[in-house]
Amino acid sequence: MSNHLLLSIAGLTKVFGGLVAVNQISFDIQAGEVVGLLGPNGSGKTTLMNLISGALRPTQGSVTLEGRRLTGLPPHRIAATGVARTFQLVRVLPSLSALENVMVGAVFGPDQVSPGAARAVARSVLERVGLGGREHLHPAEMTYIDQKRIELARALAADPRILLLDEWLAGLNPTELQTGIELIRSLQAEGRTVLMVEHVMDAIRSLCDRCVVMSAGSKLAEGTPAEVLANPDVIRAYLGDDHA
Ligand SMILES: Nc1ncnc2c1ncn2[C@@H]1O[C@H](COP(=O)(O)OP(=O)(O)OP(=O)(O)O)[C@@H](O)[C@H]1O
Repeated sequence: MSNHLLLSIAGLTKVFGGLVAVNQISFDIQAGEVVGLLGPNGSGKTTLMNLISGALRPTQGSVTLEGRRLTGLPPHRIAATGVARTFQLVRVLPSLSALENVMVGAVFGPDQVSPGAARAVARSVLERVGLGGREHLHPAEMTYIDQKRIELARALAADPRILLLDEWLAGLNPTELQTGIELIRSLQAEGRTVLMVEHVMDAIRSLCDRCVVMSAGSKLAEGTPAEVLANPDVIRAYLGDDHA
């Protein structure tokens, strides 16, 4: 992992009506780090991902990628600066083949690419995520993990500076989960920078260099997986007072 500040989140806040869904969150991500974003249901993790990707505008605070302020840019401009994401519920286009779905990602990346180049990139990332030879299939003909692979491939096709994974491992059976963890680990080994919302403890322990834990919109803890998972405040937030 290099010592190069990639993403900086400063005082990020999102208010929905009377609810402070994200409250003054600040943390940095270094290039090559895999950072876990943890917290109980409703603690603001997806809202924070939406603020980074530009799907939502913050009420206050900023997101900076390599010194460039992303806050206020529309989502397609943020994508073009190198932020790619997958969604909690898989969002693939059912009428398109796996290859066509992934070509969409290549077209929205930082580089202007021709359809031919987008096709070549899409083939290569589909191979990379384990879908080589199946690029002509449509999502409905594929298993759930393979649909998730399409989404990951679409994000990778843009060759992002940072990859946002929102519960990419959720809903997989135990065998698929091991495959999924290995796949993310291989991205980590390539030097990819990842911010992942995750509930699967095995994945957090084995993949994350560092974790940020949210509770009721605020940052509750930050540290290595071992540190945060042993933190009484974190245990209390997940399980209630009786367990801390
Ligand atoms: N568009 C919205 N309008 C109003 N309230 C919202 C909106 N989006 C999220 N919220 C609220 O903000 C809070 C944080 O929600 P968020 O989905 O970010 O939590 P989360 O940590 O991702 O939860 P989960 O683990 O269940 O996905 C919740 O109380 C939620 O109901």
